[in-house]
Amino acid sequence: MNQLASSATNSPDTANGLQSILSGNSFFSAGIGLMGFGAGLAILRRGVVSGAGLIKRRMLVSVEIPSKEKSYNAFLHWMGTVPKRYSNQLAVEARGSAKSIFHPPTRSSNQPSPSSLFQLVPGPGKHFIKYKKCWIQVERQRSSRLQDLTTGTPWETITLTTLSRDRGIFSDMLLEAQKFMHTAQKNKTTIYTAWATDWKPFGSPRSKRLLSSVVLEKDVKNLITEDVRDFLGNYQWYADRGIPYRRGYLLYGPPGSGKTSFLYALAGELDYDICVLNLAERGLSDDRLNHLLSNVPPKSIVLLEDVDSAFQGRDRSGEIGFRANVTFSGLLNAVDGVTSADERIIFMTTNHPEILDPALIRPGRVDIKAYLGNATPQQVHDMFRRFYGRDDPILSSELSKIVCEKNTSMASLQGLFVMNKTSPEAALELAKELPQLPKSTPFAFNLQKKPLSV
Ligand SMILES: Nc1ncnc2c1ncn2[C@@H]1O[C@H](COP(=O)(O)OP(=O)(O)OP(=O)(O)O)[C@@H](O)[C@H]1O
Repeated sequence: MNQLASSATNSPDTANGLQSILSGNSFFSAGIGLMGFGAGLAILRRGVVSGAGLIKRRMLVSVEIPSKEKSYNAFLHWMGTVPKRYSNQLAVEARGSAKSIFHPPTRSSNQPSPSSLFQLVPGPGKHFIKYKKCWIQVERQRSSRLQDLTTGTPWETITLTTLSRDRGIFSDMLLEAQKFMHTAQKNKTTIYTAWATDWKPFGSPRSKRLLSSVVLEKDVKNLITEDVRDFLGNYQWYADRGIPYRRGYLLYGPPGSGKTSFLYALAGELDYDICVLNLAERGLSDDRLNHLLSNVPPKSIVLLEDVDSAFQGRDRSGEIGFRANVTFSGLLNAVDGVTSADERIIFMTTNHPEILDPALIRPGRVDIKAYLGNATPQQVHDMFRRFYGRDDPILSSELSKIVCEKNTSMASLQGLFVMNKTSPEAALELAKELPQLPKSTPFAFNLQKKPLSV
């Protein structure tokens, strides 16, 4: 190639000849023209693209909401309710999924209508919504490669884009989505369980349980409820005195005495959710435990159920701790150590208070210990009235005599009434066949006898 080019430029006759050939060749000049036109287009296109990019950067603003954000679900469902929404990709969310938390199936209809089984939410792709006179592009993207290991669902991102001047609209939208979620969950209690180092809702939020539906000895229920209310109302008091803003409770007693039911009802009463943590869960390490207890969702109570089971039947191997993944010192530190988070309520339950290490239930970790025992005459009368809607002093007295002598649990008493919904007389007859259980009494923490001890 170089050789040809150098010889052609050595003599003037050759150059003129070349020029006459080229100018006379229409194909060649058309080709040159096309090349010039193409180059011009390419330059123009590049100019338009970079110009558009500049305009986009200057005039448009975007915000991303990844699916691991707690507000992701709320926003997705709230978007489904925005009247001015233009989508042609919709996704169906099955009611049972943790996401469909806004329209629970209608209980009244025997055959729930299709809409009560599924929820239509904007699917992956681009959507446009008009909110407070602003147009927003909403793009829901689903990762084809990355998955949420805890749920197996692909990671997703919602990107909101609008004009720069309307950037304030994003916070309004997210605030409204949060309110929407809160309203939808108003009469619900969300149960969170631990997923890796995060808390995830377990199923759909459940209907609240009325505190009055858990029949306890008056002083126990009132004292704990008032103590929790007092704690929640005195954040500043703790802060002014530099006291860690944490409160711990231990509910103990025989199986079926209402420990879990009471906590569930109390959470509903306070409009709180519950984070359930099983200390015996395989794979639970000190770090994970500490992270979980330091990152409890707002307005949630932590429940450490059967706290004795975590260390039951395992000998303590010195400071290395128990053979479980969670060491004892790791538990103590997570509950009330220097790295332990503030603003947290922990309830522990156990059927075996006698095997709990005193260090775990000392004040500061457990501030109130409450005994929930087997049925007492008062509880039998109260539960009788709740189930049969009336008082019958004679019948309930005879029933409580039998039930209390047999040390029957409240769970069994409930079962007795459920099996004899319309006939307390039949319940009385059936009560005679209840098994005789061992007597249960409050445990003498620090040698104190009363059911509540601090
Ligand atoms: N005091 C109570 N008042 C009303 N219902 C009760 C009471 N105690 C138990 N029940 C009923 O018995 C069942 C079991 O109650 P719950 O799970 O709260 O007992 P528990 O003390 O947590 O038992 P466990 O120690 O075995 O976990 C529930 O259906 C609950 O409604």
